[in-house]
Amino acid sequence: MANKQISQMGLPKSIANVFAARNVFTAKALSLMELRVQNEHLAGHLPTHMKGLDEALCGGIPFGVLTELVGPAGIGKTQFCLKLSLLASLPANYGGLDGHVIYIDVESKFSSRRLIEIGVKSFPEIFHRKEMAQEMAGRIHVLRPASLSEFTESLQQIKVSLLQNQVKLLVIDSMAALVTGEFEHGAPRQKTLGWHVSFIKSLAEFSRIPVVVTNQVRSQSRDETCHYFFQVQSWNETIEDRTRHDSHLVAALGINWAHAVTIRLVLEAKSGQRFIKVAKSPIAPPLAFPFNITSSGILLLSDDGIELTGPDINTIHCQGLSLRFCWGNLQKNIKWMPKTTIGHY
Ligand SMILES: Nc1ncnc2c1ncn2[C@@H]1O[C@H](COP(=O)(O)OP(=O)(O)OP(=O)(O)O)[C@@H](O)[C@H]1O
Repeated sequence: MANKQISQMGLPKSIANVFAARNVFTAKALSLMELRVQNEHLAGHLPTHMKGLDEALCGGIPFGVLTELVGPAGIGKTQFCLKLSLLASLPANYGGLDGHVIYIDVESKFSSRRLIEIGVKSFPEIFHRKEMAQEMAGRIHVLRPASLSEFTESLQQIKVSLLQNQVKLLVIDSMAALVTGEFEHGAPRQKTLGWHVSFIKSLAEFSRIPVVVTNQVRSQSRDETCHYFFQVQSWNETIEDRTRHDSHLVAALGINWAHAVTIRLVLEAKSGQRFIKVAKSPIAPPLAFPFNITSSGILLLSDDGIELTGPDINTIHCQGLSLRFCWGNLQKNIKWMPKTTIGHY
């Protein structure tokens, strides 16, 4: 029964296509995939200290896989990364990982002053002592590669440091900025990044730490037939000015990258309100959380996620890349497909 074909299980075609896209064709392969997903999530998490989001992600940013933060300029991706860096470096009794962080700061956006501000406001008991604040900040190692080749070199060096330095988090802010300017057209850019995508994924897997990568959005090119982002309908004033002409944005970096990412959180603004959307996850339903950025850093305005409904999901057009759509539906369908049934095949 283990070799029973997925295509013979009577699943809706859209669900069967999700499995096919992952080379899962038999019941046995499906069970193995389930096991792998469970193991990934047993390996540990870095809590974001945003309760609703942590609950949706079953504990926070998972170890051993890539988590992507996607969104337009100024939405708060770097602020999110700063908060995660702080949390990874905090002592364990404050909910941190008590570790070091490697922060690849491609656009020189990292600010230790801002990091300490977030720390002082969120954890005054630790950060009111200057030496503690310095120690925390000193655990975050910032690298600033000036080109794609420098970035390649940094990645190779990181592999060694990951084993030596008790590194508990790797941040790359931003991946898209590395290739912007070096390659103008999507095709060479995606091809060139193929090696980096696999390498970063393998870094996450072998070191079993969370790897967080930011990605920007770009205008959809005319000849593009395949995209996986959402339509931007309205923006708050600050962001509106920058994106007025980009009514239809897609996440940069292309298909290889999209498939390599396990968790995708989309940060966007609608009607003046910022939201974090769980856009891709093997376990979390498609939820959106309103958030704000204050002197204490990024904070959820509500821990109750808003369930994403039809129109949002319908804007995802390409079957092979429509992961949020497919996983959302997959979860709904797994509910009516008894687990024991999967086991019996
Ligand atoms: N001290 C602060 N207090 C309140 N809000 C702040 C503070 N510092 C930054 N912000 C908010 O963070 C926003 C910038 O966020 P961030 O730099 O994370 O954007 P981003 O998504 O990384 O953009 P880019 O793609 O350009 O790097 C500002 O627009 C502001 O709203």
